[in-house]
Amino acid sequence: MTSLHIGLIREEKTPQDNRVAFTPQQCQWILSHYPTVQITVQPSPHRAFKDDEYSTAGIRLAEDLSQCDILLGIKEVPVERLIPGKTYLFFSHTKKLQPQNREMLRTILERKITLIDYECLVHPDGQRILGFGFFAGVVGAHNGLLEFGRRTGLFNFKRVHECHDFQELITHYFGVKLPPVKIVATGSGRVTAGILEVMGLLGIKYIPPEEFLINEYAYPVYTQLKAGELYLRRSDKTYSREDFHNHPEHYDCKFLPYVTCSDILMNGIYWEQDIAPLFTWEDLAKENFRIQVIADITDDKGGSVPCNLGDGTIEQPVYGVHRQSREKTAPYDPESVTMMCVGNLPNELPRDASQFFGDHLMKYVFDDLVNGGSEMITKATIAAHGKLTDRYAYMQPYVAGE
Ligand SMILES: NC(=O)c1ccc[n+]([C@@H]2O[C@H](COP(=O)([O-])OP(=O)(O)OC[C@H]3O[C@@H](n4cnc5c(N)ncnc54)[C@H](O)[C@@H]3O)[C@@H](O)[C@H]2O)c1
Repeated sequence: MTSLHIGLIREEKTPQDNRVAFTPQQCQWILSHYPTVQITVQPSPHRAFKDDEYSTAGIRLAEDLSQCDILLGIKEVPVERLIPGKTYLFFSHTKKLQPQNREMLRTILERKITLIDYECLVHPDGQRILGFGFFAGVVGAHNGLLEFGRRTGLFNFKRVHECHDFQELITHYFGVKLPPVKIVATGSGRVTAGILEVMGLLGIKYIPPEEFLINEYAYPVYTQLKAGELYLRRSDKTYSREDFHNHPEHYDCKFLPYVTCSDILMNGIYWEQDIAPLFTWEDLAKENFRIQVIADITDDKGGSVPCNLGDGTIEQPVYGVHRQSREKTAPYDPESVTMMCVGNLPNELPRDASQFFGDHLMKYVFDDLVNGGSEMITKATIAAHGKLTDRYAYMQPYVAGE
């Protein structure tokens, strides 16, 4: 084990993020199990864990991180904050050549920085190691129910960010009796795991899709539609995961019947441009469109849910979309569908989201960092000492501004 000094940087992207890579307890655990590791935390007024919590846990706080070998953040780092020669880990959102982050990557290269992107850290089977989807699913499912309660006037939930943490949220579920609502959830990744967690905590009963389609129930129920139950190859009416990922344009979506038998849609399915939407604007305008609330947790504007007209905020997460005019309306307008589309849902539960993230970082990545690298780390290294690595050489024209 080589000695390693880790710095936890302050999030400075606007709006300021309240998450962190390691909680005070996780820092404490690392220090007690890795005698060669030091940690310094840059103070922050916005972090979900206060500076005091770190100092009480015996973790050093300092503004100056120039002594650190590795700097851990969450979101993109403003260019003026990038320290030359350091190794950074954060979500850079550059690998899809996002124009808003080109200048940052250029500066990273100029300042001979090494950038390891969390998003590119994958298990050998290609599954991503780190992500915040689970708590996005938890918050999104809660918000979807909350909005249904407010829209119908049948029940009231507290907003998640008013709770200290997930544990407190759970205590609000004790004794809650929901009306006989029918919920359809899509997907099978982390977001959907979060949705299912809320279904379990509230005792909402799972019903297989084929029964959900034809029956009504006297109690709250949900069904889950994975990609294999949602998409069908046009030519032979089959589904192959690999083929679907490579040729989504060959597949039709089978979601339509669910718009006529569900009250809430909780959307957690991955989407990209060539994947068929769950329904169309024309379907939304029809009499038999029963869904009243859509929690579009996947949250692609005009994506799998065509009436996603863009993001709300944590403070004001919902708006209505008129089913005929397609215009934005008041959230609970009776002629509209209530849309909950928020791009930073995990920020409503930042303490738990940070802990979950730090746990995975510790379990699957930390040893490799302490041991000076691994194939997994190499594959996630976009830039090394100021140069794009071979794997990411395709980004050269983007960096050059071509
Ligand atoms: N609103 C928010 O705050 C928020 C937060 C986190 C994630 N999200 C979004 O939610 C969606 C799901 O996230 P997740 O964490 O559950 O993802 P995940 O990585 O856990 O699961 C993604 C699923 O999509 C499938 N997939 C991967 N590549 C695909 C491709 N090219 N075509 C079709 N399917 C593919 C994978 O097999 C996997 O089952 C993503 O679009 C993500 O950006 C939103």
